[in-house]
Amino acid sequence: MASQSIEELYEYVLDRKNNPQSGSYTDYLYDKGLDKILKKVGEEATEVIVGAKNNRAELTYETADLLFHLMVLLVESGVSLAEVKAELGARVGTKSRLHERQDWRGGQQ
Ligand SMILES: N=c1c2ncn([C@@H]3O[C@H](COP(=O)(O)OP(=O)(O)OP(=O)(O)O)[C@@H](O)[C@H]3O)c2ncn1[C@@H]1O[C@H](COP(=O)(O)O)[C@@H](O)[C@H]1O
Repeated sequence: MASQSIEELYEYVLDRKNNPQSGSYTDYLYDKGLDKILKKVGEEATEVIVGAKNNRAELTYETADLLFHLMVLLVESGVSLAEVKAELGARVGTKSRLHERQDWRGGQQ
């Protein structure tokens, strides 16, 4: 079964920005602009939540949709995947800040 890494997806979406193709859904999003992309990210995030409540297949499908639209948002906003990975990397091994949360009650609400 074919698979695609997040890096490959980002590069694909970035290439669409730099080399527009007629009939491309990705370019349709860029043409519509940031507000349309943000609307799609919001919709897809909601669909992930609904999918997660339904079944694994729906969660998987909707997560792929959300990741795709997130990559489009990053490219449109000029944020590289390397920057996101650096942010994640900066958190590795850092002490959990759970105890700083106001609403933390030791696992109870
Ligand atoms: N991974 C994706 C991908 N995931 C989701 N989608 C599209 O995201 C859309 C989500 O569906 P929706 O029903 O929510 O949206 P819609 O009704 O089609 O669009 P709207 O009118 O709501 O804007 C679908 O049209 C999907 O095709 C994707 N479109 C493209 N890719 C990748 O990007 C590549 C380039 O695609 P094009 O830009 O279309 O050539 C593809 O080969 C894929 O690898």
